[in-house]
Amino acid sequence: MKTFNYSDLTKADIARLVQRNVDPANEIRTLVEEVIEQVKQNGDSALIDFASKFDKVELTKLYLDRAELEQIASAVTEDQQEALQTAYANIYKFHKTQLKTEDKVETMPGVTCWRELRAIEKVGLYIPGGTAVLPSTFLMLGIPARIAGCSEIVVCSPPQKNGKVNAFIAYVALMLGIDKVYLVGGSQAVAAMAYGTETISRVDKIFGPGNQFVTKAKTIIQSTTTTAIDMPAGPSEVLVIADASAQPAYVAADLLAQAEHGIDSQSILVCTSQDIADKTLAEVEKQLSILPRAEIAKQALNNSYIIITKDLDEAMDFSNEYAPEHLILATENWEELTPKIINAGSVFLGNLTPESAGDYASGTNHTLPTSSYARAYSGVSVDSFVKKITFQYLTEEGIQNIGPAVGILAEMEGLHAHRNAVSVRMRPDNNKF
Ligand SMILES: NC(=O)c1ccc[n+]([C@@H]2O[C@H](COP(=O)([O-])OP(=O)(O)OC[C@H]3O[C@@H](n4cnc5c(N)ncnc54)[C@H](O)[C@@H]3O)[C@@H](O)[C@H]2O)c1
Ligand SMILES: N[C@H](CO)Cc1c[nH]c[nH+]1
Ligand SMILES: [Zn+2]
Repeated sequence: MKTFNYSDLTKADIARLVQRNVDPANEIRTLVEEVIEQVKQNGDSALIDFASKFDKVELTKLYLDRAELEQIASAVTEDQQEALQTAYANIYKFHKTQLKTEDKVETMPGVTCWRELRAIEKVGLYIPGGTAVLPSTFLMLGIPARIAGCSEIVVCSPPQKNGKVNAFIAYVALMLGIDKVYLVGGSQAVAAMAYGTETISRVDKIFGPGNQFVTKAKTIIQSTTTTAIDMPAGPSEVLVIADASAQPAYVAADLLAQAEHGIDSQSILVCTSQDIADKTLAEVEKQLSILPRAEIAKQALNNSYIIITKDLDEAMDFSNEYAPEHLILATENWEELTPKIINAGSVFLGNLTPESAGDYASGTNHTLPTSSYARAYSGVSVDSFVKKITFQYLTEEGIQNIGPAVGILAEMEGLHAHRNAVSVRMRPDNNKF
């Protein structure tokens, strides 16, 4: 990991450092556009071809039904079931509180406004399964979809080498009451859910993280179809701010936890002394030597770096510019720093809060904006699965009260039909138009 002194960096250097997963020659875009076009033209047969090309699996059927899921899920041990149930319970508890009924507001006598939630009917969940299969992501998407009350939930996940999904994905499907899982991964899954194929229904919104192909496909279909997306949730990243109170072994473990996701993951350490950086790097080397996914993590660390700042305020400035998916405050007085956080997907406070807790089971959602999109997007929540429809109701008193202002405003814009729509309802003595 390269080390930079914050005080030596120009604005342009910082702008370069906070950029990630850029596609300068548009290679990923070109490939993904071609995949989307093929799926649009050829539907299921394109999906079977892409499974062969990208996943190296010859599929005879594009989905697993309930009986097959039950059979596959039977391999999940009791300990594993318990761990999945703990995660389910905590994620459910945290997300359930997000469904709130809002109060009606009388903005002036006789004029009442309010919002009501309605679930998005058809949603598509993408569960990554390339370098690692992520049943935890299935919980993170399926639980809020169920709480919101979405009526149709389409689930796509890459086929494993045996042409199935693994036992944990099957088990989570059953926990969520989902009877079908489509064996489709990558950008072709996003295209299938956006356009629909012979077997896969088109959905109104696609959710879920994925690699650069998946994320590019989501951003393309968002601008070319009427299917919405949750957010760009691409390769994982973490930024750890560490002061002298941080434990190098913990910081190193947190950096490696995100680095092992994929070679395009990024782990950033922002610390207040060279000593913290040196001790953390020594721990990284030590821990790498026993990690099964060390080769992936090493490559991710090659894209990663360390910034040394003079104090925690500078560290916060850099973090807000970087807008990390995950921010860990490995500092003694984290309470003083939280008000200074402007951009971050999810935040982990103090030395005893590993990011892995949020990845799996604390209750918060792990589907989060990456590549600096945390400047504008939030992570997935129940809100992501609902629309908030506004309502208004005017009584006789209400139309008389609001009418003059609406009439004048409509005149200001030269929109006379708008003015008439209020004036026809107003008492003649109150109607000045
Ligand atoms: N931001 C978040 O909230 C979040 C959460 C979980 C995981 N993630 C990230 O999700 C990603 C998962 O990536 P993954 O690769 O393991 O699984 P994935 O399911 O996203 O991608 C696998 C699919 O990519 C396609 N693919 C692979 N190589 C290709 C190529 N050369 N051309 C076209 N398509 C190709 C294949 O169809 C394959 O099925 C990781 O980067 C991880 O860090 C992010
Ligand atoms: N860290 C990932 C989000 O970037 C989520 C995850 C799933 N499993 C393990 N981690
Ligand atoms: Zn993770």
